[in-house]
Amino acid sequence: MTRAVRVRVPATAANIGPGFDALGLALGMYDVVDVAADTRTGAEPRSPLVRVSVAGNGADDVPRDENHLVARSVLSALAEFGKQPSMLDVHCHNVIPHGRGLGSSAAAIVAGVLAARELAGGEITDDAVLQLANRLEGHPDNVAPCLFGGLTIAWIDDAGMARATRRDVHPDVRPMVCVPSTSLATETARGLLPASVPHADAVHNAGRAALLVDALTDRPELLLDATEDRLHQAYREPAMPETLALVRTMRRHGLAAVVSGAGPSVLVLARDEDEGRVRELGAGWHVSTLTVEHAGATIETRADDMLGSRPADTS
Ligand SMILES: Nc1ncnc2c1ncn2[C@@H]1O[C@H](COP(=O)(O)OP(=O)(O)OP(=O)(O)O)[C@@H](O)[C@H]1O
Ligand SMILES: N[C@@H](CCO)C(=O)O
Repeated sequence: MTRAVRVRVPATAANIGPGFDALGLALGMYDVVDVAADTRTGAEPRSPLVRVSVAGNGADDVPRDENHLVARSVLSALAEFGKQPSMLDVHCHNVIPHGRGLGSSAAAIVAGVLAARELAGGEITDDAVLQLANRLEGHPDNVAPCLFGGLTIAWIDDAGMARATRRDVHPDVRPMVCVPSTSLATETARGLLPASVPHADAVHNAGRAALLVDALTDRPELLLDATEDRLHQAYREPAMPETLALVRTMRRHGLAAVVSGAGPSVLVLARDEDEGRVRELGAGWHVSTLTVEHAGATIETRADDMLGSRPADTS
């Protein structure tokens, strides 16, 4: 019998300025993914084993087979959880733009791993989900807020395990994003980073990252100082000069603007009264006012509610 599940996963902004590979914020922008699988032992395999359909962002660019990131994540997770599917159907309704610094790959991975947990039906902890999602993504700062919502501080412990802690964000913080029409692969942006940085820059970022947690949770008036970075944004400027120019312009106007994730989108930690100015300065960009997503990824329809059904088309 086929079991099916629907998962809703939020966009995320990693780094938030000084918190490179550690801090992340969950945003109120979502992909919805339907996954159906038959994981019975000895079930007759269907042909093809994996079917993928995609509506929305990235629909023309992603593979439609087992190489699709959601399908790949479901298959890895089911294997990890001791299950072998005889068929897998994935339908994605994508809203998060790809390669823009808004955590699209983390959202796809988290959707796949959470769907697999639901389909596997066992006692699999959030910690196990975080480990697997981190392994698939390569760093934890997007997958942690995608899973847990709010502001997350993620790190890798001495045993190599991904860990994360979550904080609520101050209600006055209004995240806005300015999204360009061009994309930048995270891999390319990571390739621009130096192997070592001046000690003074490391000291600067350590202090600002600590301040940023305080500013985002309790003291939003400190956000401009708290979002200063010296470890990654300027090094990546050659790959996204317009992004760095917009960040600098916004900051000159007193707005706490940073490169979102690996770019090229700009994240502004605004207040309601800043919205007009951000839209004015971001003319020519796709500007959205978002909310902070507090709960993180959610299972919208559980496997047992959809037993035997095909996933619904959300397009
Ligand atoms: N929903 C999805 N379905 C399938 N593949 C996806 C999906 N989302 C992202 N991808 C894959 O991941 C790539 C984008 O990942 P990348 O890490 O470069 O950017 P990002 O995750 O959007 O941004 P960032 O990591 O900076 O926040 C896409 O080009 C595509 O190959
Ligand atoms: N911390 C990551 C986030 C993007 O996935 C980076 O900036 O490379």
